[in-house]
Amino acid sequence: METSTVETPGLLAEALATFDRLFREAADAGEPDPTAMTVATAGLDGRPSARIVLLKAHDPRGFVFYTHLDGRKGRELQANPQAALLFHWPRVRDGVQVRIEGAVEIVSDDEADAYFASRPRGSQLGAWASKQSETLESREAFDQRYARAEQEFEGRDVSRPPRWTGLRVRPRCIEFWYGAQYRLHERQLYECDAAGEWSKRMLYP
Ligand SMILES: Cc1cc2nc3c(=O)[nH]c(=O)nc-3n(C[C@H](O)[C@H](O)[C@H](O)COP(=O)(O)O)c2cc1C
Ligand SMILES: Cc1ncc(COP(=O)(O)O)c(CN)c1O
Repeated sequence: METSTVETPGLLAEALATFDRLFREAADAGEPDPTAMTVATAGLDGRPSARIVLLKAHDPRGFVFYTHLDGRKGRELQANPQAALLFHWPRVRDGVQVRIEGAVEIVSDDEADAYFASRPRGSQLGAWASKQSETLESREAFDQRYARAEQEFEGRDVSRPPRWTGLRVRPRCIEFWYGAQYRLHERQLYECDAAGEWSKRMLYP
């Protein structure tokens, strides 16, 4: 066999443990924000778009970030619920990149409510004020919407805007890239086949 393919149910657990270890190393190495990741999406026109979001939770079910469902990424993900995530931690070892791809689902209302409740009040009001990715005619218009949200919620908790929620990327493949001298990098790919079996192989750099 050309590749060292092994099929073990524990391979996803192994990949997630590797992710956790590198994530901790990134924090210890002083990465400005190890939770910052690029999320790439494409709508039905097939044109990719990418932007940074923050990873707020991860476990065997997947990797969660929060956003507006009516923004560009939200609209693309509703039309085509597939995403790619990308972490780059240059300060870890000789540079580490992690690529994750998978189907996307909306987190439960309870989970989204709990995360929203943990945000600073200003950020909560901002979520009401922002019509993410829509044309903004002036900064004043945004400030006015923010002031209106402040008035509306005066003296009470800010509820979660129903179209602001968490999206979970359920990994179908996870690749760890470790930088090395002379571009002799190491790449470890974990992937799940249609039957749900995980396998692991190396890739040429
Ligand atoms: C470091 C950083 C973190 C960000 N985190 C988030 C986030 O967690 N959620 C979010 O909706 N936008 C976040 N943004 C803003 C997005 O990059 C993007 O501008 C916004 O979500 C609109 O993207 P869209 O038009 O593709 O929907 C972040 C931007 C930066 C630079
Ligand atoms: C628009 C927007 N939404 C959500 C987030 C997620 O992070 P937090 O909940 O920490 O604000 C960010 C972070 N920059 C953001 O810019």
